[in-house]
Amino acid sequence: MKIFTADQVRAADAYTIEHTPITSLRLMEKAATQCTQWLIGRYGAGHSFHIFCGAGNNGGDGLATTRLLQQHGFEAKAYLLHYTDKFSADNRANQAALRGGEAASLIMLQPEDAFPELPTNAIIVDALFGTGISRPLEGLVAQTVQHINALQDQYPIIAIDLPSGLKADESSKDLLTVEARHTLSFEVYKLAFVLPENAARVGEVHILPIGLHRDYLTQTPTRYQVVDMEMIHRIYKPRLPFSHKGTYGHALLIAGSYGKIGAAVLSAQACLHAGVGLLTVYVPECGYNIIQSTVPPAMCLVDDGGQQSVQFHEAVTADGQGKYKTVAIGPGLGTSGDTAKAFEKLLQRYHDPMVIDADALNILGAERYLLEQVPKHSLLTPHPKEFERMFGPSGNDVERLEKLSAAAQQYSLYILLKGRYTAIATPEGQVYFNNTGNAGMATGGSGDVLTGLLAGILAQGYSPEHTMILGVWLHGLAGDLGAAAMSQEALTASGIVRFIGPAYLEIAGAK
Ligand SMILES: NC(=O)C1=CN([C@@H]2O[C@H](COP(=O)(O)OP(=O)(O)OC[C@H]3O[C@@H](n4cnc5c(N)ncnc54)[C@H](OP(=O)(O)O)[C@@H]3O)[C@@H](O)[C@H]2O)[C@H](O)CC1
Ligand SMILES: [K+]
Repeated sequence: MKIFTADQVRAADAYTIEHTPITSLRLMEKAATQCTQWLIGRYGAGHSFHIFCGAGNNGGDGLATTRLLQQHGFEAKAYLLHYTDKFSADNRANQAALRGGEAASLIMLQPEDAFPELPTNAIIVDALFGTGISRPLEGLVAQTVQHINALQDQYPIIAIDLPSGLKADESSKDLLTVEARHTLSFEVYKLAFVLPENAARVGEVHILPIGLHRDYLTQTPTRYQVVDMEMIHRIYKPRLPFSHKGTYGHALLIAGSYGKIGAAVLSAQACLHAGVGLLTVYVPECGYNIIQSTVPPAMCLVDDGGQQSVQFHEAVTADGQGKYKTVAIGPGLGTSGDTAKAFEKLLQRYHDPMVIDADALNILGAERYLLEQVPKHSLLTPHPKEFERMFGPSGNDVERLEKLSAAAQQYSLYILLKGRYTAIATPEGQVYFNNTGNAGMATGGSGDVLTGLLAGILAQGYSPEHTMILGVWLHGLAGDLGAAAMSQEALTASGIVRFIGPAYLEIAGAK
């Protein structure tokens, strides 16, 4: 699903109005109808709705939603903030339509008025500002937003289109905005929804269709996209009936050190569950028995280093044309000087895309010149701290995203940045956001599982870009299925591995 800028949303609006027999007032009615249905479906009987409206079209959505809720027999009141007399035309039309109904249901809030008393069954709806926000909130609107936020533990707060005050395409880090539990937005995602700094502001996001013109939606190029099932279906390739293990590649996983062989085990298990044809795990001496006994389908190569691997570059032939389709390196590897030297030599020998994670990223962070030597189109999987070590700190999430995308383009790499919506930056400047996964996955070893999954998918012949998208998506879905079966709290990295299979079945089942 595409992420549109506020300008693109406005253009989609205008295109739809121009190319279909629909007026802007009718489009607002569709938006309000969707919001009404969502609110009734979610909260239903026994609740009263209190809708705070601004002077623009977001306020218009709120006014129309108030009227529609009443038509469905619900108690609903609109509080129209009188901070200006510059109401939009569709806002005025909806004021008039609401005045035609119950007289007491449209209340003008003046700057000197106290914040209204709300009953215990209240649901607060925020329809103050949407994409038209042009400056920080002040005066009556700022006071109202502060009041609303102070009530967030008492009443659910539902924002229409955007939590008021939030900018759709830029960082709002230090701005006052509504802090919603749910945000009901229309047709497409906005960048603000996927930024970690906005998590407490947007809550859960629900995208509601309002009939914007398909041609505009499909033909408009966007820099950002949210991965959805449609994209996963286009990527996923079912296995061929006449295939054999050679068809699905041979992966070499270089991982583990004394006390961290578990990281190699988890990565190896995930790589096998991803569907790799053959797997060789390269570990220091102390890992040999563990790998052989816990991951029987994998072969094992042993380093002379004893507690930390220091010669793994020799596992690939000097010309890099060895038997391994894919090399993944990093989980639990350690960062000693000899390990770092071996990593440098590996980069000189192996020229196909690799999967680079954890300690291998830390080595890159310490020896930045090595970034130039990483094979083009390799997959890097840092969490925010590892990212910062490699590319420096950022003032806000949008700045970090720019940095991510610039690095992916500069070094021709696929770099992801882990988070609630993991961002995947491509060498072409695109950024994909992943929407699967949950807080139960914030647990040791979860990243090692992702590394193994990516290696297993890449070895099967998927392109690096498709590997990133499919791997991150499967990893999150496995976590979601695992959490549904055993709770977020009890989910472990091994639990994520167990649900890689069911996650694949969801793709195949929905196809
Ligand atoms: N295609 C769609 O998605 C549809 C969206 N709809 C809804 O329309 C809004 C956008 O409506 P718009 O009128 O463009 O903008 P807003 O309602 O968000 O606000 C505009 C008014 O607010 C004033 N403004 C801006 N910032 C402030 C501020 N800090 N304090 C006070 N007033 C402010 C602005 O005044 P200016 O002086 O800047 O001109 C405007 O008066 C979208 O979000 C959806 O909810 C349609 O209903 C259906 C299609
Ligand atoms: K709003």
